[in-house]
Amino acid sequence: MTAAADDGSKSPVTVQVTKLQFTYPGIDGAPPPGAKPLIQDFSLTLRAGDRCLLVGANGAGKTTLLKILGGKHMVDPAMVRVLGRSAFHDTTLTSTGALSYLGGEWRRDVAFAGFDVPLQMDVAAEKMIFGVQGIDATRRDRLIKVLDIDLTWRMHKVSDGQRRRVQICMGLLRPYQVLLLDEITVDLDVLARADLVAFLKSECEERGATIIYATHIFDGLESWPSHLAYVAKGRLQFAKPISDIVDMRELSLMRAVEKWLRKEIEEQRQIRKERLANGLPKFEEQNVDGTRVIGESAKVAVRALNNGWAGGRLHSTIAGEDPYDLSSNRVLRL
Ligand SMILES: Nc1ncnc2c1ncn2[C@@H]1O[C@H](COP(=O)(O)OP(=O)(O)OP(=O)(O)O)[C@@H](O)[C@H]1O
Repeated sequence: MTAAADDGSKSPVTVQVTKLQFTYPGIDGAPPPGAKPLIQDFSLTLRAGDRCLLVGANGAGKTTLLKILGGKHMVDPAMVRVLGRSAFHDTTLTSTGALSYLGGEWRRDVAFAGFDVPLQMDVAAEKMIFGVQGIDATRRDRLIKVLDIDLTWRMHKVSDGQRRRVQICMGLLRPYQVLLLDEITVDLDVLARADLVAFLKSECEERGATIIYATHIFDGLESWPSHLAYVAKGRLQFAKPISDIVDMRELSLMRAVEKWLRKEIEEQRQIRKERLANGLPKFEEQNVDGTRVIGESAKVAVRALNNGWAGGRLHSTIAGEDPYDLSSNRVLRL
């Protein structure tokens, strides 16, 4: 597998993000004119064997970043290289299993428009797990053991945590080289979580996999990461080996993250105070974020709200209800 250019002295570079900039598209598929990028000037380099914890407040951009790395959003190929290739453009990265993304709930699309429901069909865990072709039997057995899966489980009858175990097992069956995890352990009990986290660490140590794991749950993760990346408002604050993070020498992982988030909140409060003092609205106007003005006259301008109909979730607006005037449903009916 070709990795990115390297200095030869360390493990090969597996993930290279260079000055990444990203804006969610509006309903027409293009970034709304004037929209401020959600992710700006973001650079990150990880190597084979690195285990990077991705931390940040709600809405900081962690999921967005993982989805970009997982090839789910198109960006300039030079900005994101995974195993030396463009995550979005080189579909063999995911089709071969070299790059694996595991996140959110296990859902399937229903009918149209990305309207999705949790996967709950009447099928046995065994059928799902053994239905994946070309899997090494030893690896599969190890995962079934690590996740303590009962192969007779019927997917429509099991608990959320049990369903999640099957999802994780299927996501890890192929021996990925880069794994992106977006808060996948919320439903797991303490034991399942501890065993999974230990398994993931061994994957990096034994076969040089690279893992990026976004989470708010730091229990049992104290000695897991080799690196930590802290994101605030779409900007990388730092990405360093744990041993280089001064706060981590004095504080637990949770306390260190808490300290950074508190500082961030204080800074935001200060900015709002200054805005008010300068006669500006407390919060920056968001009207270009996900909306665009259609129509020439400002008086009759209609803002088309991206309700996700074109590219994701469907949040319908009923006529007469707020924010119907802002909804693309209104535009569609004009
Ligand atoms: N499809 C979308 N269209 C427009 N904006 C979006 C979309 N998805 C997310 N956002 C916005 O992007 C920002 C970052 O969201 P993201 O889900 O990446 O954050 P996060 O750090 O993963 O948050 P959390 O910790 O809550 O999961 C948020 O302000 C969110 O509203």
